[in-house]
Amino acid sequence: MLKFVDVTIANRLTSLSVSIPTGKLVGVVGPNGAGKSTLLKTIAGLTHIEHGRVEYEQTDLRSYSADKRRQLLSYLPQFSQFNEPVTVGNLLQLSQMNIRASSADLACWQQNAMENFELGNLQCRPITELSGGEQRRVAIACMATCQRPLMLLDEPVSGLDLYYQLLTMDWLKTCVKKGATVVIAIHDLALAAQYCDQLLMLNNGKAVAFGCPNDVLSDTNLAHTFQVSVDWLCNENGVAMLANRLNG
Ligand SMILES: Nc1ncnc2c1ncn2[C@@H]1O[C@H](COP(=O)(O)OP(=O)(O)OP(=O)(O)O)[C@@H](O)[C@H]1O
Repeated sequence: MLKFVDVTIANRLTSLSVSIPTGKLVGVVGPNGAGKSTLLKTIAGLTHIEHGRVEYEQTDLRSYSADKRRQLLSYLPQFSQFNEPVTVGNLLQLSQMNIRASSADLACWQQNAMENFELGNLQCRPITELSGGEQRRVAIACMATCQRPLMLLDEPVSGLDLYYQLLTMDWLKTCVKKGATVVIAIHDLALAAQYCDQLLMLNNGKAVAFGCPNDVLSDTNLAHTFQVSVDWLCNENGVAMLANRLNG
């Protein structure tokens, strides 16, 4: 269980209490500035908590050493900036630095990441010469090379084409099936509804709702939090939405 207990960070999160069960894909949704990235950074230990605590399996995450945290979680920031012309193959190798696992596991994860994210034809290319979407795909693949029990991804599918959006969400589902807890910030509410086990809706740094997508994405919550009204289209292939600005 990943538990926020009354967490406050001035102007960013206010008295946030929520319990995220282990082994679920949880989407954090909310308008710009709602606190989604802050929530992920807080779990990753990248923000100073002014009040309250974040517990993982009943232990305050602040008591974790940097190394213990590294073995527990992986974090994909909202934006990745690549300045050095390292090849994609080398970058995947570098991303396993300081990860404790058998060399057989590390080699297997690297191979799987390369295959899962279809990077064969990019393997020898410098990361600096790839398109934005290709770089994003490599950044996610780097996470896949060091499988951690707790995975945090800030808008993982942003900038990806539809095929790779679905591929990434399918891969996250697979990670969850293998036991990982995955928390993602996501703006695409249709993808969130299609893939996530649970959603946390934030607004102005506060929790508006937490639960199954059907309940959280209610007409009332969408109207109050996003000022939109939505018609949902669902079938066995997926979920789509038709949205209108209220008062638009
Ligand atoms: N380093 C910072 N110092 C102070 N305030 C910050 C900092 N980073 C973000 N904020 C503020 O905290 C609030 C939440 O920001 P956050 O980045 O968590 O939002 P978000 O929900 O991820 O937004 P978006 O959808 O635009 O990415 C915003 O009001 C933002 O201006």
